[in-house]
Amino acid sequence: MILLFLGTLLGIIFGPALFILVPYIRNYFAGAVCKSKAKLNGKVVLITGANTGIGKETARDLAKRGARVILACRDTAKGEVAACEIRAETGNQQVIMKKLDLADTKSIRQFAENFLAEEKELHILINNAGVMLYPYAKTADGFEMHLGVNHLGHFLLTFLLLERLKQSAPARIVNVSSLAHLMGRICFHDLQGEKFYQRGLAYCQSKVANVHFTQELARRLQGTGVTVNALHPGTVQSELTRYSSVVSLLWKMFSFFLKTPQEGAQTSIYCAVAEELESVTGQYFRPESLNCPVLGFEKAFEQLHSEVPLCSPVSGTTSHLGIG
Ligand SMILES: NC(=O)c1ccc[n+]([C@@H]2O[C@H](COP(=O)([O-])OP(=O)(O)OC[C@H]3O[C@@H](n4cnc5c(N)ncnc54)[C@H](O)[C@@H]3O)[C@@H](O)[C@H]2O)c1
Repeated sequence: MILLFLGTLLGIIFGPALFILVPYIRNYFAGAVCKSKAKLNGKVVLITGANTGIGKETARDLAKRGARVILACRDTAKGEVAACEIRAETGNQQVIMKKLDLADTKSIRQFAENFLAEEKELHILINNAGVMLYPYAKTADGFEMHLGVNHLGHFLLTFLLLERLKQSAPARIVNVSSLAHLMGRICFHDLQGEKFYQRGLAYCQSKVANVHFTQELARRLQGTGVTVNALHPGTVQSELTRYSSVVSLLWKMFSFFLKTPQEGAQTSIYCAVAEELESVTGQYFRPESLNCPVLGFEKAFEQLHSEVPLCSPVSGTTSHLGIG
């Protein structure tokens, strides 16, 4: 009886306060917002995996800024729906969908050939597409799916479009990675996961590869006017968890604490357009989460490059892989 009374009393006192605080708590998880007002008229942008999630919201934002935006999508029907929606909303008729399957190097080569024939410039390449927690499978060319799509597919695409980026300089390459790379390492003894396969680790390995690729490419592109940066978008409500019903359920249960795709796109947008990043290259960004409108913390993006230890596994998780 006393407990019930106390519970009711606490509810009456703190209930309204919680209700008032909800938008502020939500805002805390939303993270940083790209404040750049940069216009992209006359610029050509290519975004992979742009029919859903972070890629679609990035495309929407860059289309609003006036860019010609090419949505490179595996599923052409869904891609066309996304392109139509963005054209209608932004009034930008230069939003175009093209077929690209990163799990098939023939598709990547065909895409690049068409792109180079049709587009004379490329100013921003956003390597965004990705798969996570994929049951063991190989791409058309026999690569483990996470490594094949998340890393090797983008590696080949970038390589094929590199000269066009250099000709269009200043140009930017933005690689959407993940902080999951902190739990991964490149497993050279079993790169394809044939001896041991764990979906989570395969995803982490592909994201480590994204970061290494970014750093080495930045080094090789010094002086060309083409920059390349990697990023972690935050934890975002999206279809990324589609291959695991358990993680999908958890994602739904905790969706209040996750960024919306629009919030999750902010770091990609920032890396693509922010004026202060014009000559910044080889860096790794993530959205700052300490972001409280009540206390007025500045919303910003952190550069993590110097703090990110590459290839350092969480202790114990990769010992079975036999790598010292
Ligand atoms: N959602 C998160 O919490 C989160 C966290 C860290 C990093 N990321 C990264 O953000 C990126 C975007 O993910 P998202 O959350 O928007 O997920 P999403 O599933 O909504 O989007 C991924 C996109 O990639 C496309 N794709 C998958 N396989 C492809 C293939 N073979 N060829 C071409 N396109 C393909 C999908 O069709 C989809 O459009 C991914 O690289 C992901 O690893 C997401």
